[in-house]
Amino acid sequence: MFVREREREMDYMLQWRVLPLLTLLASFLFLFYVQNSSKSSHKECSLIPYQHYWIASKRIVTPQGVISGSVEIKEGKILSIVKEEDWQGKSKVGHIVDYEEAVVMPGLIDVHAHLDDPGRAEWEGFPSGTKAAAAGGITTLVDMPLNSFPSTVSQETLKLKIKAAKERIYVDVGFWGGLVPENAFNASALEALLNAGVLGLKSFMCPSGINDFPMTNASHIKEGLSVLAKYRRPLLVHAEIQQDSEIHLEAKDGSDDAHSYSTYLKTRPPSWEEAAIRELVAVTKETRSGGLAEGSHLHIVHLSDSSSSLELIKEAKNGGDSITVETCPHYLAFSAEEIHDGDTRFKCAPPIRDAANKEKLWEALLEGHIDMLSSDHSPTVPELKLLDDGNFLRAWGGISSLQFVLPVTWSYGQKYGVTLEQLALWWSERPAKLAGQELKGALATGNLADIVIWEPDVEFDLSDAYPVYFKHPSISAYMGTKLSGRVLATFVRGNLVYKEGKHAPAACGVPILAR
Ligand SMILES: NC(=O)NC(NC(N)=O)C(=O)[O-]
Ligand SMILES: [Zn+2]
Ligand SMILES: [Zn+2]
Repeated sequence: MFVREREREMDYMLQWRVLPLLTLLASFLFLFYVQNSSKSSHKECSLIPYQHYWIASKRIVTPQGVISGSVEIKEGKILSIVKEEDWQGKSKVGHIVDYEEAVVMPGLIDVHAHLDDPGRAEWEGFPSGTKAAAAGGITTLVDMPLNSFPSTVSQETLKLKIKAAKERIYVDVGFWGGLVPENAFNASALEALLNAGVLGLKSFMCPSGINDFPMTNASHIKEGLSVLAKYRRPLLVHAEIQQDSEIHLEAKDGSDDAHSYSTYLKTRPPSWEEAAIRELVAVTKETRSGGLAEGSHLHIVHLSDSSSSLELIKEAKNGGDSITVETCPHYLAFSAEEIHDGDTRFKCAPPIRDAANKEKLWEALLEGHIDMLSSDHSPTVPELKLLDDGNFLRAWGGISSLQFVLPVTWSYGQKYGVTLEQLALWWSERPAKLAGQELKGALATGNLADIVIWEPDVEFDLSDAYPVYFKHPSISAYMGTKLSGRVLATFVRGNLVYKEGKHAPAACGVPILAR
């Protein structure tokens, strides 16, 4: 009897006294482990150790104008922005990083970059591409669904992208999904891709040069827009339709010299862009209020033709269509007249056109008809750029520019009186809106602390000695030029990810998925 009672007592002790104590101890140990492991990984994410700090400068670019003052950052977000005149008497908790005369601007958002990972990481890759972005002041980029392998055209292939990006990205990265004939008429496949988190879709109206990314026609695009309407996400389109014009045939024929830039230029006349945009603006009427695709949005990527194509876009906008357009720094910096024969670094599609076209592109940008800028960083391996051979018709089309878009826009924009506010609008605010990133794109209280610090007046030569982080500097059309505007520091979600030639040890950018 006595023994049984003792056993029962022991059981009781074990059950109600020792076990809870053990559980409590285990929880403490677990918490200690989690806290410490996240602490040490945080250290690796940022080149400064502070969680709560201030960035001070005489030139902070806010949506209300350029101010002198300080931006308060706490746990990755902007807690407050204080003007210098209101600074006195304010209790300053946390460390102050004073950048003096350097410009503090929202980090750039590049909505058009090809990082080619997984599958063609020898062309670029997430680590090299995002290190270049960080060094150039880009805090978020949206990766194109093609040039990687496989192309991002399904829920499964998006998963491969996310896996490839894991712990390998130095800035935040979102993903566009591909609209291709295979999924365009399959609403449930498109919905699965959208549910998996792509920020929108992208399609081509001409051959993309990538086998598993075939082109779409206006019917595919219409279908895509009707699905996107429900999600209120955009469709981005490469707007060129092949016209079998005489000039085109002549060039293909071999009667012209494939090494001369003018031959290449003739193979893709402005009429290709115009034909595509004419079809697109017929479809975007449905994006108006009350239309079948109301809620969806069409975005034309890398516009080069500043004549008829642009007129069509202006008309569509005036009519109330939900449509925007981007151009790229290379169309604003270079003109056909300056491109030497055989210099295939300048080959891209649509092509860089003549100087008069360039002037009109600037005009359209300054007047607000072109909404934003993107890099269209589309590299390959030097062998496919055919730098030695110089055959424009066979070389890979695409410009490598990711790290330089800020100084390029600034340097070439000087002549047109480009302001810091305009840079923030074209490179941050409007791209954030296109990509559905409400907490990015502006220095405002409550937003994520994605910030670039740069010195507009500091010039540098892009010589071979210059530290370039994207994989193949030799194929970049900007090498050998002099630029103005040096990036000093880049913050992503409050982490100092880049500072004067040095990156944070760990890749702590996050994949951005729409929900
Ligand atoms: N497959 C590509 O990356 N093409 C790209 N090529 C360019 N722009 O020359 C593009 O964006 O169209
Ligand atoms: Zn394109
Ligand atoms: Zn592209």
